[in-house]
Amino acid sequence: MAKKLEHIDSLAFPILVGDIGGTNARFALLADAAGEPIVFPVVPTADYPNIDDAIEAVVFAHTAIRPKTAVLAIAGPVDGEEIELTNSPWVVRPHALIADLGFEDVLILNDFEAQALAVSALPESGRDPIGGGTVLEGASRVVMGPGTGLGVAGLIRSRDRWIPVPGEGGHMDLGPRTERERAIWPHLETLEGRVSGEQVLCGRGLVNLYHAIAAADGASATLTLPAEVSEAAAKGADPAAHEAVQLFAVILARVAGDLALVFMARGGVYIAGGVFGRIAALVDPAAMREAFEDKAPHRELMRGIPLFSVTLPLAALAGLAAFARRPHLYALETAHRRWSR
Ligand SMILES: Nc1ncnc2c1ncn2[C@@H]1O[C@H](COP(=O)(O)OP(=O)(O)OP(=O)(O)O)[C@@H](O)[C@H]1O
Repeated sequence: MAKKLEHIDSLAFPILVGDIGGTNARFALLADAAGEPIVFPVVPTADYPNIDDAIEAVVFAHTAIRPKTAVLAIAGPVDGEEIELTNSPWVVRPHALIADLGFEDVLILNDFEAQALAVSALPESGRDPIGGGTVLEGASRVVMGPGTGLGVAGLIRSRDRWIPVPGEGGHMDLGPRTERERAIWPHLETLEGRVSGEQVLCGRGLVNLYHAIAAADGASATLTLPAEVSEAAAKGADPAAHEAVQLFAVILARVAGDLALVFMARGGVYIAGGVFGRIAALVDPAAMREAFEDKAPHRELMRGIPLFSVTLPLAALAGLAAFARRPHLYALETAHRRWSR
């Protein structure tokens, strides 16, 4: 069946926005078009049997406002009438949200699409530049998020509208670039023989890199969790952990540069996700910038493109709110993921 690209001009207020990850759920309520969002405390998904219970306990128990519309971003493929989360037992049933919780309109997006929406509306105070470059307003952008996995989304700008492109860019092949990396690469754990972006650029990938560095040097490696690697690097006690964190940042910036070329992202590349924010203070921004710009024959082009670390807390929720308030600024496919009463 052909998919149709439905254009949404407006959504009915009040609107509930939700960013539902495998680990945490975050909700906010937009009472009307102008007011500040009411943001509710972040809750672990494991604390509630399902999303319906969480909405009742976290939102409805604390406000008399009953939302007409729900815009929810889900960490998992949006497929069918029962949407399962990748790392949680929650199942989102839009028909049940309409029948039991009183919603009239339910729109379900992918969690990385929400990150892309966030980048469309990110204030300057919500981002830290890594080196130079200038945002070209009206140009496309890219967001990448090393977290549990590696999410990548483009944000194309066309005819005054934003078009989020949530692909599977985290699974592109990754190759070594220097002598040192050529020595480390054979020791990386592969997926069916491949070193993809996600084998290195996520929490688990940081540990993979640390083990490969230690193996390349014939050293022992005892750490098993991403936080242990970044903590050891911060203490300066473990050379393999230190190198793993530095190399992680350099490879991240190199891939960010590749993505900037793919999307001609003169609006910037934005690094989100839970891992980079935790290692940002340990890494060398000049080395990242060099890796980002090292794209002969396009060094000159790259010099002008900014690279940012997203620092705004709850950025995805802010992105969903920006979309919910002004959906006419976005071309978002809604076929098979919008339900109405
Ligand atoms: N101090 C740390 N240093 C490095 N990595 C860390 C640290 N603490 C947590 N991590 C890693 O960050 C990853 C989680 O990232 P993130 O917070 O982006 O989660 P997520 O994938 O968005 O999940 P959710 O949305 O369900 O909360 C995990 O792999 C975790 O091990």
